[in-house]
Amino acid sequence: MRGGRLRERMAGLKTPSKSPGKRKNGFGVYYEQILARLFNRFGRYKNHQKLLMLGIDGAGKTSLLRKVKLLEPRTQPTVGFNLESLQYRQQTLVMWDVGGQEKIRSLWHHYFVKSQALIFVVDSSDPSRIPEARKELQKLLHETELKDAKLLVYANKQDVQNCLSVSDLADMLDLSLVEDREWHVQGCSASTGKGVYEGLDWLVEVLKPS
Ligand SMILES: Nc1nc2c(ncn2[C@@H]2O[C@H](COP(=O)(O)OP(=O)(O)OP(=O)(O)O)[C@@H](O)[C@H]2O)c(=O)[nH]1
Ligand SMILES: [Mg+2]
Repeated sequence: MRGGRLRERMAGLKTPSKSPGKRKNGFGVYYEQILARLFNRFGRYKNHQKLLMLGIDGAGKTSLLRKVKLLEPRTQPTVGFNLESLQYRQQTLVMWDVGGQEKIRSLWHHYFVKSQALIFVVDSSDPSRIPEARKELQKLLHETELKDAKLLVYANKQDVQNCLSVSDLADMLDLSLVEDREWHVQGCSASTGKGVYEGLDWLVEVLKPS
């Protein structure tokens, strides 16, 4: 693989060039894991905060990432990951957005290492999938590698009429039972941008070196 393409892929700037056939048989996903590991070890971002964004498929993770970076929305499901860095309030934030389809959730653990924060994204407009999101969040909160990670929950898609309120969503996710770490739930919309930076404000405050 040529260095240029590797760098572009690591920066999340290009969709992978592997054919869909290869992706389906798992090779593409394996290739993504190697990239993730390489980047974790030799990444060019020094003294940064690693923010790991997870959540079930369709929650709006990629849309949020692209909103934060002021990129055009792109709506295809993520197979593998996207990666973006940004300077925000004197901190370098490196945001990892990992695909949430059920068949690739077993690969999430490859991305846990050295995550200072877990950003868990939930679709507030789809109450039928909250139990599934809660189950995935509970599993993540039991992961040893994530035990020191702060938790930011984005209650996304607040622009959709009749969506769940932030407090109802927090109840449905059992967030009041989370006692082992600092957490915050932030209503937001990746479509309008409302609430997105408020969530990051909370994160940079709790991640500030003391
Ligand atoms: N109305 C509305 N739609 C949104 C919002 N955020 C995302 N969407 C839509 O929800 C769909 C899924 O968004 P994605 O960002 O691809 O979701 P994802 O979490 O990255 O999904 P995976 O990559 O499959 O894990 C897309 O059609 C988006 O346009 C939002 O805040 N409001
Ligand atoms: Mg995505």
